[in-house]
Amino acid sequence: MGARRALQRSVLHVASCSLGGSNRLLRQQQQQLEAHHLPTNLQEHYDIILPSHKSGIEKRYIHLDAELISAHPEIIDKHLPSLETRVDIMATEVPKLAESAARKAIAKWGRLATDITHLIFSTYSGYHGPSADLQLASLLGLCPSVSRTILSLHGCSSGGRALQLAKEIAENNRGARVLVACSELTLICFSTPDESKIIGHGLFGDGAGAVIVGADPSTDGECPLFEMVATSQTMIPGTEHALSMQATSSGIDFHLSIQVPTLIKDNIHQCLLDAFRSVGNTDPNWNDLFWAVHPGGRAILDNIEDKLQLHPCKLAASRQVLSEYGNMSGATIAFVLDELRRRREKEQDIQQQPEWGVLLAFGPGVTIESIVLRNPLSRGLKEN
Ligand SMILES: CC(C)(COP(=O)(O)OP(=O)(O)OC[C@H]1O[C@@H](n2cnc3c(N)ncnc32)[C@H](O)[C@@H]1OP(=O)(O)O)[C@@H](O)C(=O)NCCC(=O)NCCSC(=O)CC(=O)O
Repeated sequence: MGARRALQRSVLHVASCSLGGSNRLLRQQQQQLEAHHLPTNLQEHYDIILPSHKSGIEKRYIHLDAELISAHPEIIDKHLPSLETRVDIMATEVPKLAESAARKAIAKWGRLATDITHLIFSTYSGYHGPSADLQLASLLGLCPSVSRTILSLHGCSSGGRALQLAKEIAENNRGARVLVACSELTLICFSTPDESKIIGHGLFGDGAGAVIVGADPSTDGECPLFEMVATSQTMIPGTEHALSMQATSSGIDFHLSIQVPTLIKDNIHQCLLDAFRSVGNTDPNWNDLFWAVHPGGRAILDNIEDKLQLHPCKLAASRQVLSEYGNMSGATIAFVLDELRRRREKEQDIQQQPEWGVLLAFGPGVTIESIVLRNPLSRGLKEN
């Protein structure tokens, strides 16, 4: 009983996070597509309808290239079935992209891949069994006894959901080290320009992120980056229609309602108050926190900033990730955590770093995942 209580009391540490973006720039892809005289002109279309000064997105990376389209022209022909082709390609590429992120996270963590006890894999892009979690475990050489879970169709909130589950596992299994891997490839839903979908196609990019989560860091070099102190998931009632995905013969079709930024704006304050009340803080000053917000779109970040009266620097990490990679759905939050880590390392004065922070991710439901975070360095200073 004593040991059980000690485990439940332990704080949780995000021990390392990393990324492995796919490496083809959308703009370069566009040139290749044009060179192949394929009936698409994506970048030009985006530049008119969603220019970078409006979207906040300068670059995105996609796996799709002209060679792939030459081999599978059905991908850009809405009148031909292409779901099977896409699912086949994803079966290999989703775990491969996750592998590149996971290898970097494991290297930064500093322990052996075989020390990983649990794996949570999240993707909206994989529809194949044995699923991507099993393949990733094989690619990384994880122990055959690694305990695997795959999450699907949580959309952009899946990174937050996976971290929350990892926290539960780590706190309830002594010595557990949970690898969280999110890998997203837009090829599963890619289509040629279409006015009704242009906002979504202008936002999303490919990428993978990986984080290692454990409780009670060992003394052999583990360096916790963030503590996850409390977690919550909130669904905004009556908003099921706002974000949705559906399998069709020509890939996964998605719908983004124009109301999403407003729905988040109207609900975020209460959601945050509830999250901080759960850790005994009934009157948080939002500008005293550090912020890891899923950059679902520029308007979402603007609305949060406006509603909570945040200083512009507070969402700078989220805006930078949006600018450099676009919205990589569930994988994006690992990039934001990594960017916060990088910014924190540049900050000379640890005393100036906020001790408390918050992670927010949004997905279908509309669901808001929130995690109250703590900076282990600032906490250590206070305790010493
Ligand atoms: C796309 C934007 C950057 C565009 O910003 P702008 O400053 O240009 O101005 P704006 O918002 O007025 O939009 C410009 C034009 O696009 C239209 N428009 C905007 N959002 C739309 C949508 N979802 N569907 C269809 N049309 C849309 C507007 O009506 C307007 O049309 P007109 O010019 O005719 O008046 C922004 O609206 C934005 O960030 N929206 C949030 C995107 C979003 O929902 N992200 C969540 C992704 S999903 C996610 O992260 C979770 C998940 O997947 O689960």
